[in-house]
Amino acid sequence: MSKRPLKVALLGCGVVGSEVARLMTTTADDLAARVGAPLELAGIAVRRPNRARDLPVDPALFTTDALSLATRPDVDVVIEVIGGIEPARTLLLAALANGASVVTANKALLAEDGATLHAAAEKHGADLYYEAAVAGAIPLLRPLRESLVGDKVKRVLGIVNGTTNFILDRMDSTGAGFADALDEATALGYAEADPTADIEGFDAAAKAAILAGLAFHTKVTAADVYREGITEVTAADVASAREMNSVVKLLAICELDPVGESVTARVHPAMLPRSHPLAGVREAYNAVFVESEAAGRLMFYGPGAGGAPTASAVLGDLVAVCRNKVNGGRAPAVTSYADLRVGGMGEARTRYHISLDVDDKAGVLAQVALVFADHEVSIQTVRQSGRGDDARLVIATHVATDAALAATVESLRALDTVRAVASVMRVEGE
Ligand SMILES: NC(=O)c1ccc[n+]([C@@H]2O[C@H](COP(=O)([O-])OP(=O)(O)OC[C@H]3O[C@@H](n4cnc5c(N)ncnc54)[C@H](O)[C@@H]3O)[C@@H](O)[C@H]2O)c1
Ligand SMILES: N[C@@H](CCO)C(=O)O
Ligand code: NA
Repeated sequence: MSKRPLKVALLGCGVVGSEVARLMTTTADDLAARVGAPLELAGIAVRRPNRARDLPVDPALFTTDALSLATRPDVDVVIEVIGGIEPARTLLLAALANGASVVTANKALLAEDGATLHAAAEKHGADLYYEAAVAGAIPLLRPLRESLVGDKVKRVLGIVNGTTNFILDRMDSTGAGFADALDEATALGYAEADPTADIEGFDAAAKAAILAGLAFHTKVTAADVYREGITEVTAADVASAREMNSVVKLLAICELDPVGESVTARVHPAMLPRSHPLAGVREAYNAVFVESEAAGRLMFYGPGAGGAPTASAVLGDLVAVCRNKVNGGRAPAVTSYADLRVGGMGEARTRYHISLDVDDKAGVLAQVALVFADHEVSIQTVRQSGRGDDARLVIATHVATDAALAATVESLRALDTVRAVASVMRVEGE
């Protein structure tokens, strides 16, 4: 192999970065053969260079000066696995301005300001790849960016957060409440010390923004994504889903409206029938359905997190951008040419499952049914359980806009005969 080595700067050496450094070193010969040139670690930016690390790399590579490393004239590729908005954005924009290609796992940054990074990559003729940012090891962004680019994607529906899927799976299989299931996720190392980004849905919302942007060729940021986490999901909600032969999952849903003029992106807990393939996604696994016009339904499944799986996605991107360096040229630009309107949650079309504690007397059902009719929400099934003070109506609706369904719930709350709205859960899947 006569090609000059390609120099790679690694920014961050935590859970993902240390696996990237390890694999780059231990699989160097294979990577070189696949790229067509050897890859050389130019440096590793860390916060504490003298920390003991069990890694097969030269300790002289560690530096605290991430900016100097990212902009070194001999660096061909910068891998960013620090996370967060700053200093990651400044470092990557500086690297791109220097002509270096970028590989990042940073969903938060891509979802907040991906357009600026893509524009910088375009301007400076560099590559920007981020397969690890969504659903870890699962090849999902490259299929959307490349394999499905000739098709028309209509919907992306999936479980893109492992921590919350683990918690909901435990609640379903053991009957545990949210707090106990979170404790177990923390003890097993799935949940981080501060689990807010996962349990409040921020992590999944960032991923939904990235997926919607690629699927619909439209700029979608995290702020455009409706977000509800799982902290309000109770053991009773999960039990009531179980009674309906359903499970509760935290879903990310990105949809094109039926006439193809606008898109919505949302993250919230929803009931799914147990027969749905996503219902069988257990523990901390991720899975995503992509529905497109010509291909139909595709499902992507696998480990969505963890050092080694995420490093697999990073290395796949690394080989891709290095091949482009060796062969000349770059990946086709990611553009937002379609520029579709991004609608709010009220426009999203979904179904509700509503449990009401009601007075058990004549005319109540008619009164409740009238509220649904007033909002043009069609009822699919109604079931009454209990009597007297324990009377409960369990209502499943047909599809309607979230605005109409939410307004229905508000009107139900206002009825004298409705003592409490015991639970409201969206329903997805056929
Ligand atoms: N861990 C996963 O399973 C996973 C999966 C997919 C994507 N990601 C993404 O990968 C990225 C890294 O995640 P992680 O789990 O490895 O996090 P981590 O916290 O383990 O590692 C980040 C490292 O960056 C270091 N760092 C912070 N500021 C720095 C700076 N200015 N210069 C140099 N180093 C700095 C920290 O000291 C830390 O060691 C994040 O964007 C995350 O969202 C992680
Ligand atoms: N915290 C994330 C890591 C992967 O992005 C999860 O639980 O899925
Ligand atoms: Na991925």
